[in-house]
Amino acid sequence: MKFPLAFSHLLSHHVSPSPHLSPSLPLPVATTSRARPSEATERARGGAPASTTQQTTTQETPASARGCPSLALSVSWERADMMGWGWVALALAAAYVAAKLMEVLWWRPRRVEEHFARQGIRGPRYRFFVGCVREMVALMVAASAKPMPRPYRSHNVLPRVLAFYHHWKKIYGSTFLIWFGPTPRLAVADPDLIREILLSRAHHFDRYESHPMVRQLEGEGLVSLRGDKWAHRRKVLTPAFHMDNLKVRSLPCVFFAAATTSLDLPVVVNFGAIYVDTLLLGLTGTQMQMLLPFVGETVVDMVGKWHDMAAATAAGEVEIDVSEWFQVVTEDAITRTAFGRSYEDGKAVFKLQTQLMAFASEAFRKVFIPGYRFLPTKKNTSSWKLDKEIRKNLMTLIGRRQEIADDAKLGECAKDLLGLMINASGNGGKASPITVNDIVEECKTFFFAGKQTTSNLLTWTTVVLAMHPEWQELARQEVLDVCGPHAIPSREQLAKLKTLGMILNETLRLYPPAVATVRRAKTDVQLGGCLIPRDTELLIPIMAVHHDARLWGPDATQFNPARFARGVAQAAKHPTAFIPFGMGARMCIGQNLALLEAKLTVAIILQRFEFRLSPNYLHAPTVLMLLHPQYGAPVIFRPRPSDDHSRDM
Ligand code: HEM
Repeated sequence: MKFPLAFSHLLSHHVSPSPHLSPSLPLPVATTSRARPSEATERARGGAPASTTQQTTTQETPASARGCPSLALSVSWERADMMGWGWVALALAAAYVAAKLMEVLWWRPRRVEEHFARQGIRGPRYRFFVGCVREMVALMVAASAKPMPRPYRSHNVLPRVLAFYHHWKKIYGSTFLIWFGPTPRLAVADPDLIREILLSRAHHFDRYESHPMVRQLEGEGLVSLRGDKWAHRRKVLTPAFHMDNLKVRSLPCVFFAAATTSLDLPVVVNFGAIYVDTLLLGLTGTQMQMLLPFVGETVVDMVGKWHDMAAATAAGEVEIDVSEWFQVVTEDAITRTAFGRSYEDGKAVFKLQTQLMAFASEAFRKVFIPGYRFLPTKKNTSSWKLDKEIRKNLMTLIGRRQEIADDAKLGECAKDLLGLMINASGNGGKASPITVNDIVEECKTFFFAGKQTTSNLLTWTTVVLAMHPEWQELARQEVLDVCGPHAIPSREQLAKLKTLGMILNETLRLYPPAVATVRRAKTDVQLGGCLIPRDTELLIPIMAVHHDARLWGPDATQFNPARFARGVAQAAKHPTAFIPFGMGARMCIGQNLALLEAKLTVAIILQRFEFRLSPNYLHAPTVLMLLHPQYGAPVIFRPRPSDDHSRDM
């Protein structure tokens, strides 16, 4: 390797040869081009040419020490030569990285694009590095700029909520390819294909790994686990929701409970639909029964406050942002499910968790900088402190639970989520032992999944009933007939509230809290006759399926609970058209709890209030992880004339 003298001089001074460098250099170091300056050096010394770099280096010091300029120069050459190889290696490494990057960021996406195009699947063009994220964000931002037009009778909210899907579907059809950066994502809204992804060929697909910011919010619990760890955890936690007690007699072909033989896992497989009343009839577990009066009391307490607030106004009515208030109810219910008898301690843990989530969701709204969450900024330090405190509280709680291990009350404790996890940590087996860290993460998961989703369902149900007073009145009459004007409805009474069940289903159809879900192909896999390359993500736009006129008829965007009158199986033209809780093995574990809470809460409100939308309400459903009202949900509540004892209940 020849360098101009000046350059080699620079090299020898600025990049000192590392002792670690030589052994890692490739063998051709002693090549002819390298030998020349070494030979010259050796000849000047009257010795034999050095054969290895190591030898050259050891001879270097005495020559330099003698102060001979020609020898010093040759040593400089030697160093420069060695460094030259270093630079070559670096250049090769850089070229390799660049080639790899080009492969990942350009050639592979182009090949995948062509692969799908050959199979008739197209989509917006891939753009270097960003994919089609820029267009996607622009479409979403434009759509969310203005609320839905008044009067609010239509529920054609898909173009606003999933603007990019709506836009590209018109151009490319219901199955098309989009790019999240260099990751291909296939949008699939065909119910037959969805059934393949979530049910019949589910073993070829994984839950995709969420963004680190989202994971911070939702926790590294059941939602994000995979493989054996997920299977074990799901098996451990299922009894808290009493899925095994689910009675499904009244809807043949809609549900069946199957035990997956390989995992010995009780899994409820949904063949397409959920019928609220069927689920509620099945809620025979003690955990759920214990929950009912408790949630009822929380709701009565909440509406009692609304009652007092209304009584204090001249108009005798009060404006409430239901999206905020409903979180109190859902938080209480999930705290009771998770912590049971240790409810008060659990509340303290969840309070800390709320603060932690506030930090995380604030960060989520900002531009994501990889690794930023590890920097000791003020907010990060506060988050770490909160996290530490949560862990400490949970450790204390676990310790106390272990102390009462022999107590008769343990049987009851063991049925809540915490008890189930503590028990499993003792005998979970080597493969998936449950650690304190797992418990902390699982608490995060259940708190997040259990609180926001159900409060969103409650919010949208109240909003649509405020928009459709005729259905509000029908539901109220049913509640009054079945439960009377004051009593907290019992489980048996709730099961008889058919109209309310239909209303909840119709709300879940039009406003599913989880608007989409994503899977990732674990291997190259055939799907509906099309070959999907490994690592392709599959986007299932739940809301788009729910709004599809081909599945639901020309009134697909209208609020018409009557379509569920003969059960879900008859409501749509395809059994997989209704999937608000997902489908298959990874179907929502908390759906019983969610539906129980929703039915109970709405029934109690209907008993006591008439309500309408506030003039301040702007209909603007939008997605930030879940479907929520962009400008809140102010609703005006007027106590019903007969509601004079609501505080006593
Ligand atoms: C209206 C309320 C709710 C809706 C619409 C909803 C929706 C969903 C959906 C669509 C999935 C499946 C996601 C997928 O397949 O990728 C899911 C999973 C899950 N949900 Fe819910 N959910 C609700 C309430 C709850 C509640 C109350 C809890 C907890 C108490 C909960 C806990 C979970 C968990 C842990 C999973 C992951 C299950 C697994 O992967 O094994 N959800 N939910």
